[in-house]
Amino acid sequence: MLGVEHLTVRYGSQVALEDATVRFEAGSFSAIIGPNGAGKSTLLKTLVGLLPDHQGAVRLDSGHSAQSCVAYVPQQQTLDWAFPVTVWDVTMMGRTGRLGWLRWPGRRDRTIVEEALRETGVYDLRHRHIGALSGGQRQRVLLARMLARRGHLLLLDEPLTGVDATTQEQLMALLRAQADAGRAVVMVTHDLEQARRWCDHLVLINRRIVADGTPEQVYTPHNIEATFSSSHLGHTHAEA
Ligand SMILES: Nc1ncnc2c1ncn2[C@@H]1O[C@H](COP(=O)(O)OP(=O)(O)OP(=O)(O)O)[C@@H](O)[C@H]1O
Repeated sequence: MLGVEHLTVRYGSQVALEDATVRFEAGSFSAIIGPNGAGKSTLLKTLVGLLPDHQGAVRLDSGHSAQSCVAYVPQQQTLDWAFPVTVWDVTMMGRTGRLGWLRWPGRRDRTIVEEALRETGVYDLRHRHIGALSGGQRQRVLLARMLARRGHLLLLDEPLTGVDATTQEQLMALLRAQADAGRAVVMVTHDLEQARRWCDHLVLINRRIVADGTPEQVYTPHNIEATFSSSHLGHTHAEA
């Protein structure tokens, strides 16, 4: 449904991803796992269309443009939380981003936003300024905005960061339910254990795809070693 073929991404002379081929299916909850600097965010951003300058192909089989069907949750710390808007406003951006500038949100948009806020447990905080939220509450708001988009493809960059154990469970259950409802859910995470418990598809990466399959296929000592051992962090520069 969504994937990349022979994808190579460079930042200047630095190779962030090399010859990566991977597919993400509808109805599947996938985790992209790897050490810092492994190219996980780079892969996600390429799928969203944020890094147009790459080699290889990005495939989207659903017949829609990425703009209309992808809901992307960036890393929390990359956003400006001092921006003077409320929880409701941010969640509504999941709708207006889709409607464009020329349409005001209608009743249906307000209903969808309300549902998303309730589903993520932040409805009672809807009038609060986003700067006055805790880390876990911010993550919930980003998920609410994602749900409000009603996309078929949900891509999340480290949604578990800064979130307490109970909230992590709720977020994982929510994402699992989205996959079970037929969406393709793809999450970047450092949390191997959560990924093994909730996801049906794991991708281990360290600049290259190290392993790709079900948790049973992928979660082996050999693969974990190959992904996280420092020797694989060599050769980070393009050959001349
Ligand atoms: N805008 C950029 N300019 C230059 N280099 C970059 C840029 N973004 C990422 N890189 C480099 O590309 C490589 C992959 O980065 P990426 O952010 O994809 O890794 P990651 O697996 O998401 O890491 P982390 O777990 O630390 O978030 C790293 O070596 C990083 O330093």
